[in-house]
Amino acid sequence: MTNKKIVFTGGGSAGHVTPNIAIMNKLKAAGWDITYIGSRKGIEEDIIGKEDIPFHGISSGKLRRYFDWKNFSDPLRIIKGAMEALMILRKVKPKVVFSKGGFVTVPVVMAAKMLKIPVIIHESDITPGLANKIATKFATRVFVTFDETLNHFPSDKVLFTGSPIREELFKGKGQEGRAWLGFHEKKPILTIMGGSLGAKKINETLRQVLTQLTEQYQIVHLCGKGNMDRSLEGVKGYKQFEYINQELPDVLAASEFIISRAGANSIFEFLALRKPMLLIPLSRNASRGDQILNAQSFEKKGFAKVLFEEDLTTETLLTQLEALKNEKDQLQKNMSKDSAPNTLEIILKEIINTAK
Ligand SMILES: CC(=O)N[C@H]1[C@@H](OP(=O)(O)OP(=O)(O)OC[C@H]2O[C@@H](n3ccc(=O)[nH]c3=O)[C@H](O)[C@@H]2O)O[C@H](CO)[C@@H](O)[C@@H]1O
Repeated sequence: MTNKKIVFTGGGSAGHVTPNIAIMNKLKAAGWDITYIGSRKGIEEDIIGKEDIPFHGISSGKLRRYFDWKNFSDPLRIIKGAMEALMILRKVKPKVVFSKGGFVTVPVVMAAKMLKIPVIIHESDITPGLANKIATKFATRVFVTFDETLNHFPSDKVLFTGSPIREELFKGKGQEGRAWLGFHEKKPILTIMGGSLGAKKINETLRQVLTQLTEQYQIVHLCGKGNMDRSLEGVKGYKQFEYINQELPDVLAASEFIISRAGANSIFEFLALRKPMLLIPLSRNASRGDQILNAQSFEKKGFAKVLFEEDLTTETLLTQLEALKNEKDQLQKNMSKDSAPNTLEIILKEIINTAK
């Protein structure tokens, strides 16, 4: 193949970017020329900015199923985004467009379809998001993380690949993580990840019981942009960060327990690393309920414990954490029996075939 050019798109939250990084790293090593299209000033611009990959920001609009005055202006933004994407794709001339989801991807896949460039999309959650539902119409192939998702997409397009995980995550060193955090080995490390954008209620509840928690654990709190609590700076055994990048592998290697939202990518990373996890999925009030299904699937398979946001109080947080501690061995045993597909290899093969 002479033209090994590919365009990636995906954004709005890190869950629509980090799986792309896992795939892009493999393609880069195989000599592919990669370009990224994301929204201007989205989290993807920050993350891809650290990756040495050309990034093009386009205009993007949110698609909503509810009334909002922006419903009148956002379609115009999407059209503008499609025109911008069209210009970029015409210039780059990729063989394939790989789309990880998020609203910014809609104009990109529309533009690709207009230029007859094959589009592959990947859906991380059990049920498809609105952007991917629309994108499916323009896609050649649809990859899914959960086998439960197969029947949500046309059978001639869909393929179960599993979740693309960044290989660096498996190279973490606990000792380096502890050293970076300034933590010791005498107390276990508990990492709280409120999803890539943070989770207000989890942040608040955790901070209310911080004194009790730091008696037993050393806490890493990934609290999301704008959610740092400066009054807690210097609290012994507590470290908060908005978001961490290259330090994440070491921090996870050092972590004995995880409390997290149930974003699909994060939970598959914890599963791959065999981390006992307590999941607090985003509620139906704030989402389509995809995280609830993700969490229930993991609970059913014996990989995780689940605490619903509606039931989240300081008491339930502490009792469920205690239960997580008691069930640690069983959860890890169940996780070790999981045989994940060879996701990155499957995806690479499909990309190469599609590009032919
Ligand atoms: C509010 C919202 O819409 N959430 C959705 C979003 O979640 P979100 O963006 O939180 O996505 P995920 O939990 O799936 O993935 C987050 C990614 O960010 C990484 N990470 C996170 C924190 C950090 O400090 N450093 C870091 O690298 C994680 O390792 C992971 O790779 O996309 C997911 C995948 O479609 C969905 O399941 C979620 O419902």
